[in-house]
Amino acid sequence: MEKDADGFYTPVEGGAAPAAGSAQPGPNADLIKSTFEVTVTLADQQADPDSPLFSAKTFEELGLHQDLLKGIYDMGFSKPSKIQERALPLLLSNPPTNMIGQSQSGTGKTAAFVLTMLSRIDFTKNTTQALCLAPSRELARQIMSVVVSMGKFTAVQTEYAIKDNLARDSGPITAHIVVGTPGTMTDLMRKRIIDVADIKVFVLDEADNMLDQDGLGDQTLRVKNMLPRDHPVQILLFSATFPDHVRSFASKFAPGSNKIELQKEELSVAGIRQFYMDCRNEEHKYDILVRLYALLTVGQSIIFCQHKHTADRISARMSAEGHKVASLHGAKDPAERDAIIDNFRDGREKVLITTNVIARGIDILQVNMVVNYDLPLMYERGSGGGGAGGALDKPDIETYIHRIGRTGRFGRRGISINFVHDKKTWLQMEQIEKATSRKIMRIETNDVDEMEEKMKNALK
Ligand SMILES: Nc1ncnc2c1ncn2[C@@H]1O[C@H](COP(=O)(O)OP(=O)(O)OP(=O)(O)O)[C@@H](O)[C@H]1O
Repeated sequence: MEKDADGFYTPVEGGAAPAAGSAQPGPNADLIKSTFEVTVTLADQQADPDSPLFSAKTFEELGLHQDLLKGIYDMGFSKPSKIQERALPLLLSNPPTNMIGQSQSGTGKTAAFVLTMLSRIDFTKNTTQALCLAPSRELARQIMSVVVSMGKFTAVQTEYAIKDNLARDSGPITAHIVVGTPGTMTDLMRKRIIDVADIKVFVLDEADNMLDQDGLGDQTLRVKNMLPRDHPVQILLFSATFPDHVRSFASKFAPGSNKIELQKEELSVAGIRQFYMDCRNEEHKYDILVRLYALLTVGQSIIFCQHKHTADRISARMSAEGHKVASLHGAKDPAERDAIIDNFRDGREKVLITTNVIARGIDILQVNMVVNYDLPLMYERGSGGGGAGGALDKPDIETYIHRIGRTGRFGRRGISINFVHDKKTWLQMEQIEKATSRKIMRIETNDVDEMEEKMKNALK
């Protein structure tokens, strides 16, 4: 095997073993472009065929196993969403074909890849057959809950590859599906606690983030390079965003993929109404947030800050002033992180102040408001994102799209509010508006009634 410039191992010429992930492009490789237009059936004439939730098909027509259909209906799903309808026939066809699947936040990508993993497991074998990686432990835990619910009527065995989950002396993992974060997954594979021999499916959720060379790219590649090479592994990459700089890398990572792509102007969900508030300075941002508190707690809200210390500072200050808020970021220990997100998920906490750690994937339907206390910024290459230094003046459009996508899930209404407090942040917001082709409306900061009225109307 030789490693190329991008770090991929490729078989040397004449080598007998196919590379991991060399699932051949099936006859369907270009089908998706030609089947993009769905037919509107009589019963759905009221439905908007362009909606990412609209589907002309039923789950039965997608060729899923009876036990999985039971799981799906048990979860309360009645019809596939557009990404599920379009992706599943391609994902389930044989020979298995890689997939790069893009659709807007909250449109049901998880079910598409979870159903694929579950469909490909041979339940007569107690071996690991599918791996799924996500960028945060919170998202890995959420994906696992979908695996468990959808697989409720199957014999699926599952295990986590997240920090502090396994005892040091735990034996080999024999679970069919392992879901985790790349660092721990690498560790378990290196120590041969996970036996890779029977792995057939490898999924990256939030794939653009997982492949980004400035983020988790190296670790993800390490996992991929440990996959078996004596049989094809179906590689599935899913995200709401695939910026240009990772697209070609993604195509190489998942060669011969079927591709489902969004146009640039379709990236964010139309049901999320976007606002901004003019603040005078940093201190004024805090005052406005406190004034918003009554509205923040009508449903549930997530407040995004650039730094962990800002999240901690705001939450400590608000708590001291009698408001009930929680803060969550990567510097907290794993058990505490689990307790905080579980409390928020169950509605025991209404306001979560956080960093980009939960900007992606987290699905909590009651969240109806997202506040960008600080706008998301790009980081210098090599600074690793999230650190204290290295932030550039450029907004991070992808992170913005994911952050606001924590509300407005699966056709629900939601609102997002950006705090802008100087020329720089104003210009950054303008760039976001342009890049996402969505209008961001002003809310008067001094008029609480107008603020309340606009927000209530947006959520109607
Ligand atoms: N066919 C369906 N019918 C009803 N609800 C569904 C269906 N598919 C998914 N959902 C629900 O929609 C919500 C969003 O799904 P999911 O979290 O998979 O979105 P996503 O596309 O992965 O979003 P993101 O890009 O933010 O990760 C979940 O609560 C899920 O249970």
